[in-house]
Amino acid sequence: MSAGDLSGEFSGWGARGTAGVSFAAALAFTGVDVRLGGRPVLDRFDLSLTPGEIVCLLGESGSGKSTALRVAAGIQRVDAGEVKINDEVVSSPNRHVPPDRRGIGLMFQDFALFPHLSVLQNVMFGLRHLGRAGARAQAHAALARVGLAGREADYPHMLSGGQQQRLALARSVAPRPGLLLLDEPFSSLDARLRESVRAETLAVLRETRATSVIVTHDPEEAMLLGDRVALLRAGRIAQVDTAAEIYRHPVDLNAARFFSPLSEVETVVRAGAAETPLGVVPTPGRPDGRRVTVAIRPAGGVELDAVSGSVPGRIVSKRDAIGEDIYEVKVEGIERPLTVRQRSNGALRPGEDVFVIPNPEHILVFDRD
Ligand SMILES: Nc1ncnc2c1ncn2[C@@H]1O[C@H](COP(=O)(O)OP(=O)(O)OP(=O)(O)O)[C@@H](O)[C@H]1O
Repeated sequence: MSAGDLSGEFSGWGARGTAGVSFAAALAFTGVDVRLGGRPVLDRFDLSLTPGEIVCLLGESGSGKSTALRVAAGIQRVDAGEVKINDEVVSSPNRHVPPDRRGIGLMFQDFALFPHLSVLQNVMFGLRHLGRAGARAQAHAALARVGLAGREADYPHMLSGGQQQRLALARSVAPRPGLLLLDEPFSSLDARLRESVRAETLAVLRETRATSVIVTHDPEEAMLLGDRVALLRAGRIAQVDTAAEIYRHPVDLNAARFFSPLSEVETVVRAGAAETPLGVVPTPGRPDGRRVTVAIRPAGGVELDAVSGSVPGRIVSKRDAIGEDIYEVKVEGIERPLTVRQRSNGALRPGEDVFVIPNPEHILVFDRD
């Protein structure tokens, strides 16, 4: 690919603030069950979004993220519970409003563009209710906003992956839906493109003001895009909150592991604290004898100091990351070496003895039973 093509991918978006504005809708799932192939896929699933909110559905493969989105879209029926858009029940075991009557915009991982329609016709397809002239004007505006002005007569196969993503975005926002449902909208883009496309897509979503649900399995993406993040596990919400709050106060060890790798020490509470080889960690409210896991984050959980400290350790290995180093440090009494990320420091080398200084703010304690 030439340098010219590359800059087109990164900087070709239209002026910010020019996307059409929608009337944002409220969305609420209450006690939704879905069974597929005899297995529960959504299990008493509850989630509410306020108008204009962006919520990311985050979870491991198979946790039910896409199914929740398909239920909201009306592509998947529910076995129990209900879904409301604004004040209208759109899904329940007795009622099913079809997708085209829900006022939603959809965007899928593979973009699902119509191959036999031109770029302009792809966007006009969802605007037939406006009449030909109105649809044409609105489609042109949406294409300009995503930087595809001038490509109207092309067909999807003539566009790059990044441009197809933009076309899919233009097609989903052009009808000004109150609710946008996006299923892994960036996963088919390579890492080089993903970051800029994410930022531009977020700008478009904010401009349209549509309530948005974004499915992702990437915690960083969820933290960047979502006003709140809903963590799914086995068809149920394990935790829903702002990304910062979930990161600071994960509901359990599995939730914490989802957001960063951890060094884990299993121990027991004695006199209001968990004893670890790194020192005691306060565990207010936990009774003596409670079995706990103390989890230490690589970034910030401990700091290495060549000169002073009370807990000795030995650097086993060191890797360079951008602006920081990643160390593996062996501490007496902890089975696996601790992983530590911190600012580059030439004085710390493999084989050196160091001191390990714990930082309670980045050390988490979870019950084991
Ligand atoms: N039509 C179906 N029949 C039987 N099982 C299904 C069907 N569709 C999905 N499932 C199962 O339901 C579970 C949840 O699927 P879903 O696609 O919602 O998960 P997901 O969290 O979006 O996963 P991924 O990140 O892999 O897309 C999976 O175990 C899947 O195998």
